[in-house]
Amino acid sequence: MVAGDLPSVTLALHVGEIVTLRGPSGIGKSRLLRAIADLEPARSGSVKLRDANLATMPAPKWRDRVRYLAAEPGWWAETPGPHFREISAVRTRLAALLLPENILERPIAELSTGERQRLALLRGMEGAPAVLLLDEPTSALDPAASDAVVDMLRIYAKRGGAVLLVTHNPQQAKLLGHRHFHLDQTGCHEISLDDMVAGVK
Ligand SMILES: Nc1ncnc2c1ncn2[C@@H]1O[C@H](COP(=O)(O)OP(=O)(O)OP(=O)(O)O)[C@@H](O)[C@H]1O
Repeated sequence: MVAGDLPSVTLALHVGEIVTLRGPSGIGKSRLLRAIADLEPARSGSVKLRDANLATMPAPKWRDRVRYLAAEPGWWAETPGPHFREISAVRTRLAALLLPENILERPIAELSTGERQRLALLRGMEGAPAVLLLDEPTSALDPAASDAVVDMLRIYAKRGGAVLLVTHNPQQAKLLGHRHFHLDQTGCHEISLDDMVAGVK
């Protein structure tokens, strides 16, 4: 597909797979993820999910199955609680992300960036979407919280979810990724684990 002025990209994501994506700042990684999630138009090409096609599926249904999580997601209510569909299920997952029990009732404005980032991940994972498109989901986290996110994503993938993960952190990409891609002006290229860790294009 070609989104906006981005390079042409061909990428297949398999069930249970975590694929990492890196590339220079501003090259269009976020826009690519947004285009896959039907949040901005692609200039050409197609996006498919099993037998379904982005072009023919109603956008809300597509976005429910192919979930995009921005690096800094927006919140519309004063506290996190109203953003979740099944609050009791969410409560049982807080500890796994090292979040305090009362966090769903606290004002969002008083939460740290890292707390909001982990809550956003829980939001994105509600209802077990088929695909998660994650834009630097641990950028604001300390190592312990980051490890907790990594563990949760591993479990999600093991249960059949697929993840496309933008990360600038080679160690995290190594820990999580089954395959690795580099996006630059010439397109989206699969790279080896060694090249990914070494920062080679
Ligand atoms: N809605 C938009 N309309 C037009 N241009 C946009 C829009 N959103 C982003 N851009 C531009 O498109 C380019 C790609 O942006 P994008 O956020 O996808 O980059 P990125 O690779 O994710 O960068 P980073 O690693 O810094 O997050 C940038 O030049 C950006 O300014």
